[in-house]
Amino acid sequence: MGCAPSTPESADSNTAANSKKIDKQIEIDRKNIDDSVRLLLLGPGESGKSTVLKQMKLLYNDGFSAQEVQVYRSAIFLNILQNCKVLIEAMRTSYDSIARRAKQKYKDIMVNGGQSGPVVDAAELLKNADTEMFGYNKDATLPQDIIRAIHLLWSDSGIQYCYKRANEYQLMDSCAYFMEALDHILVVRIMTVAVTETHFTLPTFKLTVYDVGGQRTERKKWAPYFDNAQAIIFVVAVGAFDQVCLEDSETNRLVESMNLFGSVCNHPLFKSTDMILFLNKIDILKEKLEKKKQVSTYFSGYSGDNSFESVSKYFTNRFLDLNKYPTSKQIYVHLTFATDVHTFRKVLASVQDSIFKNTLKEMDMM
Ligand SMILES: Nc1nc2c(ncn2[C@@H]2O[C@H](COP(=O)(O)OP(=O)(O)OP(=O)(O)O)[C@@H](O)[C@H]2O)c(=O)[nH]1
Ligand SMILES: [Mg+2]
Repeated sequence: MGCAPSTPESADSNTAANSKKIDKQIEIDRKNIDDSVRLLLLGPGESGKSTVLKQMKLLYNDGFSAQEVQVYRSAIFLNILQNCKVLIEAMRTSYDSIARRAKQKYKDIMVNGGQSGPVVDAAELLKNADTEMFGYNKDATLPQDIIRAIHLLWSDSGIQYCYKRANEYQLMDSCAYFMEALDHILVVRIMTVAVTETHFTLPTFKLTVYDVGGQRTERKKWAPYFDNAQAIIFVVAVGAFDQVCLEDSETNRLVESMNLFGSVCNHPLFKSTDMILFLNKIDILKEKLEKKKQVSTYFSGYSGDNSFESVSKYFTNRFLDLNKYPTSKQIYVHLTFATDVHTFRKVLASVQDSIFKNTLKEMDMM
């Protein structure tokens, strides 16, 4: 065969071509997740960002991280294909009564009986798809025609009807979840691991949460995520008002948090992006105040008493005062105890109501 050995030049051009291909794929994949609200979790180190994310996973009950998906990716593809086959089977033969009822209800149904069309073709393709190469620890990805077929099948009203009656046959509980998350699962491999990306499907919208590292050396990785962010939760450990930063053992942690918040809040890209500010670790703050730790020792401008109300109001105002665009952007402040599941659930519910309402309104208008 006329296969010439690769010269360094041709290796270079291959690498360049591959890199171009990857860039293009990233661009396509980015567009694919455009329909989800992108939320950044920002804040200095140890403020509680990852804890916030953990609580979101508990609350929404369906979050998965890029890393988790990476390990199970091919097994998930196998599940998806198996689910498709079960659904098709339920439509076609074994569960004739369901199929008949579905057929009565929907005209565009793809049940047996000589009907044809793209959904029937998709079902045919999926029914015959080879599943051998998929599974845990395997590397296979789904080919484009199969992906298209899955989307077509899942959007079919008859299949949806059939899915709703899944208690009448054997379908995996994860079926809808994986079907809806297919695009995310496909893009996950190319995502950077330094910033974790977690996907949620909420009742009214999809949410992608980016959790960054907060230590100074990690912050240079934040900027690329600013461009496409629609919502920001900034987390500060307010209970650390008497501590210095790990990075230099000198700067007060809350002063560092204020400086960082100021630079994010007034970033040109966020002039009109509402922000949520979690003044977190209030349990620690309360404990310190009870032990008569004086805030004025660390913040000479503070002249109030040692009550939690007075201190938290002071810190809230210090952060709010940093906003240079108060007319175009709103800061929603919450006093939080992120490790406490009970109280934090309520905070997350109200966060969802406030900022996402605005974000969704904007997206709807686009
Ligand atoms: N007491 C208390 N501890 C908390 C609270 N929130 C988070 N923590 C703890 O604080 C520590 C740091 O929390 P993380 O969520 O890892 O902090 P992070 O902001 O993700 O830190 P980096 O990833 O380094 O930027 C963990 O041990 C948490 O369990 C809180 O409200 N109260
Ligand atoms: Mg973290």
